[in-house]
Parts: sequence; C-alpha cells; structure tokens
Amino acid sequence: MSGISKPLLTVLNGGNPGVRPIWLMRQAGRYLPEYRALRAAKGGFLDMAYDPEAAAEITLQPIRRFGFDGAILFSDILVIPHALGQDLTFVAGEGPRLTPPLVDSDLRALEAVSGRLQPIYRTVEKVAAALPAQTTFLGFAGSPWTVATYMVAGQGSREQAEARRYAYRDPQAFQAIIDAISGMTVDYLSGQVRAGVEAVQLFDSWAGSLSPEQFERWVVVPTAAIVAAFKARHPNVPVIGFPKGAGGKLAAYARETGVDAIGLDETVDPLWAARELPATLPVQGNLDPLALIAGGNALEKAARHIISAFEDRPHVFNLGHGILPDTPINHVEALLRIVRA
Ligand SMILES: Cc1c2[nH]c(c1CCC(=O)O)Cc1[nH]c(c(CCC(=O)O)c1C)Cc1[nH]c(c(CCC(=O)O)c1C)Cc1[nH]c(c(C)c1CCC(=O)O)C2
Repeated sequence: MSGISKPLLTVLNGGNPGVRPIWLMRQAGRYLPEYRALRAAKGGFLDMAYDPEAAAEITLQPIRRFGFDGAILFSDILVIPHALGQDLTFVAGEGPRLTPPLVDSDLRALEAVSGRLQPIYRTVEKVAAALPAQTTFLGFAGSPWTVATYMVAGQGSREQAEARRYAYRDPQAFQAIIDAISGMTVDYLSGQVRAGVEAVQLFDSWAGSLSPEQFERWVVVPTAAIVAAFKARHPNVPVIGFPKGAGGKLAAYARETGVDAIGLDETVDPLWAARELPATLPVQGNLDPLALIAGGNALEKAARHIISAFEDRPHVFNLGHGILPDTPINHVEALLRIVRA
C-alpha cells in the first residue's frame, strides 16, 4: 500500500473512506470547451482515441477542472469490433459504422488485428504517470451483448432488433460472436490493468432490451465468464458491472455475475436498490443526466435523495448514464459541492 488513500478504489473494495467519491460517465467529452478545442484541432473522434497523446490529455481534462475521484480512459466500446477485424468509421451526424455487418457476413471471415489496441495501452501508461495520487484510474470495455448489437447490425439499431432476431434465429452463430468478443475483452481489460488502470467497468448499454431468458443467456452468463477469467489474472482489481435498463433483473445480475460493484441507471429507484441489492455490494449512480442539465433545486433534490438512500452502504456518486453535451459546467460544479458537503 502506498499510504495514499483513493476514496473511489476504497468504496469499490467495499470499504468506507469517510467521503463519498464521485465521477461521471463520459466526463471526458463534448460538454468541455477544452475537449471541443482539441477535437477541432485533431479531427475525428476515432483519431483522438487512437492518439495516445491526445487521448491521455482528454482523460485528464475533467480531473484538472473538477478533481473527480475517478478518471475514465478516453476510448470507446467499439474498439473491440475494430480489433476483431471489422472496419470502423464514424459518419458525422449518423454515428458509427462497422463493416461488414455480421448479419450478412460470417464471423470466420474476419481477421483479428489486435495491434489496433496497442495505442490504447500507451494512453493508459501516460495517464497513469500523470494522475494525482488520490485519483482512481478506471479502464472499461463494452459487454459482449451490447458490442454484439453493433457488430451484427453494423451500426446502432432500433431496439437492437437485428441482434435479437439473429440470436433467436441462429443461437450457435450468435454464441460464437459473443465468445469472440468475450475472449478479446478479457485480454483487453487485462492489458489495461498491466498498463496502469486500477478498476474496470463493463458497460452494457443495451442490457435492457432482452427478455429474462435471453438476458440470462447473453448478459449474465457471458459477464460472469469475463469476470471469472479477469479475476483469475487480476484477483484484486474491482469490476463494476453496468447493465443499463436491467430493472428488476439487477438483483440476479448482482448475485450471479461476480461483479464487485453495480452501476444503476436513473430509472432505478435508489430506495428499491438499497433494499433489494446485497447489503455489502457497492453501488454506483444514479442521477438523471437531465437533472444535471436542469440544475438548481431539481438537481439538489435529486442528488440528496440518492445520497440519503445510499447512506448506509458503499456508494460511488455518478449519473445514470453519460453526461450530455449541453450540460452547463457550473451545474457540474454545483453537483460536486452537494456531494462533497
Ligand atoms: C454506440 C456507442 C458508442 N459509444 C458507446 C455506445 C453505446 C451506447 C451508449 O452507451 O451511448 C458507449 C461509450 N462511449 C464511451 C464510453 C466510455 C465510458 C465513458 O467515457 O464514461 C462508452 C461506454 C466514450 C465516448 N464515446 C464518444 C465520446 C466522445 C465525447 C462525447 O460524445 O461527448 C466518449 C467520451 C463518442 C462516440 N462513441 C460512439 C458514438 C456514437 C459517439 C458520438 C459520436 C462522435 O462524437 O463522433 C459509439
């Protein structure tokens, strides 16, 4: 132990640091003028994510400005499909494109290009060398289900219908896609740890679109397998699971996946979560990003409700999903004052 306390890491390990740590999903992003300036100079999102100098700088921007307890690596969940051999581009105003989409192409035709992840490990090394001692460095990956929805459709898709249909039509082929993502994800998270991250989060942005049986098969089982494989290599590195939209299925996810902490989206009632989730399980969340945009009394009331519901358990304050680009900087400052009061 270094003797320097990291409140976020302490909470993720189930301890009580005496203060409530806070970071915000997508805290390195477009609501920051310094991010927009760098992006205008550097070009596209993906160019920046693969440029260790730029990505490290962007990761550090919100730490310098706000002193958050956690720094999240600036990257994206779609680097895994890219490393598995799909082409990845971001079309302005339309979002990501992955080619060929697996809905009409065989996974076996892809050739993995794992070297595509190397610049990201360089970014991690740069950030780890520059972070303040009390800041916890978070790595991440998308969960296999969410990543598969993009690999199958080749882009974002309404209600993830292409992937859900594919999974019913050909569960064996879909399983092969999930397995390919899972294997690469364990290596990727492990590479991030070796380069310097101290905890990791699995983002399952579309966990909410599955029926209970499909949720068990495509979210719970693969997540448990990733956690087990990751823990075999890094037993002391906490894993945060964030199954967005899982609702009533959160309790099963918490019990069965082996994650060390669970992220809650803003649709979850904090009082329900405090009651229904295992008492020692650290929770993270779950302010509505729109309450942060609203500011004032609405923000204060919503934040205090969450803080009081989680008074008696390890809690990391966060949003229920990513911070929105039109969020006023002074509202973020107000939130920090509330949480740290
Ligand atoms: C489809 C998808 C993507 N990315 C993601 C999804 C799944 C759906 C969701 O959860 O919203 C998820 C995502 N994106 C990012 C993370 C990492 C976590 C974090 O930063 O807290 C995660 C989990 C970083 C990011 N990903 C992106 C940013 C840039 C900054 C910002 O949007 O403010 C960050 C921090 C950019 C991105 N990345 C993607 C899009 C469509 C965009 C916006 C287009 C663009 O900016 O050109 C692909």
